[in-house]
Amino acid sequence: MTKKIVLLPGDGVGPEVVRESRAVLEQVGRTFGHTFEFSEHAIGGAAIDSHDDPLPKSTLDACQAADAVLLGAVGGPKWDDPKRKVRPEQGLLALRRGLGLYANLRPVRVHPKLASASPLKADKVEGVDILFVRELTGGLYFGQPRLREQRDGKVRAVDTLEYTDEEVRRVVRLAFRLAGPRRKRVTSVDKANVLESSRLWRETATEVHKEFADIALEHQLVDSCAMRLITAARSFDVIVTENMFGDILTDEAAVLAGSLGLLPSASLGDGTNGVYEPIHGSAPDIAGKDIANPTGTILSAAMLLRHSLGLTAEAEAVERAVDDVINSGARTADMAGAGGEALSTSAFGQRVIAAIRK
Ligand SMILES: NC(=O)c1ccc[n+]([C@@H]2O[C@H](COP(=O)([O-])OP(=O)(O)OC[C@H]3O[C@@H](n4cnc5c(N)ncnc54)[C@H](O)[C@@H]3O)[C@@H](O)[C@H]2O)c1
Ligand SMILES: CC(C)[C@H](C(=O)O)[C@@H](O)C(=O)O
Ligand SMILES: [Mg+2]
Repeated sequence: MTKKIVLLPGDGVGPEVVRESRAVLEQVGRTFGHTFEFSEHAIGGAAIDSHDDPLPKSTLDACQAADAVLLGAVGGPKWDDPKRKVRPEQGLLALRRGLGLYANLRPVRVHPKLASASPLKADKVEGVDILFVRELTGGLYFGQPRLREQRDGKVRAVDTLEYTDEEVRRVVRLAFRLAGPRRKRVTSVDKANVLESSRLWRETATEVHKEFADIALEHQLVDSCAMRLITAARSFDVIVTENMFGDILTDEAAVLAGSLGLLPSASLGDGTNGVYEPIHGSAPDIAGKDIANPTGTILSAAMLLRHSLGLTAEAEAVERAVDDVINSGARTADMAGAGGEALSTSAFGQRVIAAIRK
C-alpha cells in the first residue's frame, strides 16, 4: 500500500538532514518492497519568504492528509529581528497544535562507541537509556494571555503557564504505558514547590499512577533533575514533564549522547499521524556546509516507520544500520571527539543506505 509522507525541510541545516533521511526511507522502500509517496512543503522561515506565513494552509492541509510528516528544523538569524510580528517558530508550534500532537517522545541512548564523545566522564554516560515524554501543546508556549503593554511608564510582557488536568492526564498516561515494556519506572518532573500548574501536574500524575500498579512513580523537582541528569543519568527510565522543562532537559541530555545532532523525536497525538523531527534546531553556524549530523533525523525517520506506519522490522533495520555505521568508525564532525573518520552529511547518509542494503 502507498504511504504518503510529507517532508518539511524548513531552514538552516533542515534541508540537508531531511534530504539524507528521504534517501534512507527510499532505500527502505526498495529493500522491503514498499511505496512511499513524498511531497515537500514550506514551513518556518522558508515559508515566510515564499508565502508570508510560517505555516501556509497548503502545508497544514498536506500534513493533515498524510500518513506521517518528517521535519528538519525552522528558524535562523534572517528572521530573528525581535520586532518581526511573525516568526518561523510559530509555524512549528501551529503545526504541533493543529495536528493535536500533545506528546513528544525523545529517546536518549548513549551508543557505546560514542561514550567518549561526551564531555562527561565515560562512566557517567555509558549505558544511559532514557525516554523523555515531553508535553507539547500546553504550558507557557500556548497559555493566554500573552501580551506586551505599556503600564505605569514601564513595558510589561506576560506569558501564561497553564495546564488542565486532562492535558496532564493524557500525556502522563502515555508515559506509564511506555514504561511498561521498559524498566517500569517513571519520573514525573515539575516545580511543585513554586508553581500551581506543577502542583496540579503532581496531583494528576499521582492519580493516574493508580491505573498502573506495576510501574514505579517518583516525583522530582526540575532543578535537581537537571543536576541528576549529569551525575546519575542511568538512574532514569522514563521522564515525563511539561513543555518547556522538557525542551530544556532534552538539550541537556544530548550532552550525554555526545551531540545534539544525534537525537530524534516523535510528536504524537491520538491518531496514527505524527511529526518526526530531530530535537536540534536549524544550526545556522554550520548550515550549507554539508557537515551537519543527519543521525537525529534518520532516527526520527525510523520512529516514523514504527509509530505512524507500523513498520517495526523496517524501523529496526534503519536503527541497526545507524549502529553499524557508528560501530565502523564513521562520524560527522560533531562526533569526531570519539575518534574515527569525520564524514560529510551526505557521505554519512550514503553509509547508512549501504548498511541497509546489506
Ligand atoms: N525543532 C526546531 O525546528 C528547532 C529546534 C531548536 C531550535 N530551533 C531554532 O534554530 C535556530 C538556532 O537555534 P540554536 O542555535 O539555539 O540551536 P541549534 O540546535 O540550532 O544549535 C545548537 C548547537 O548545536 C549544533 N547542532 C545542531 N544540530 C546539529 C547537527 N545536526 N549536527 C551538528 N551540530 C548540530 C549547532 O551547530 C550549534 O552549535 C533558532 O532560530 C531556533 O529557534 C528550531
Ligand atoms: C523551535 C522551538 C519552538 C522548539 C521548541 O521549543 O519546542 C525547539 O526548541 C524544539 O525543541 O523542538
Ligand atoms: Mg528545543
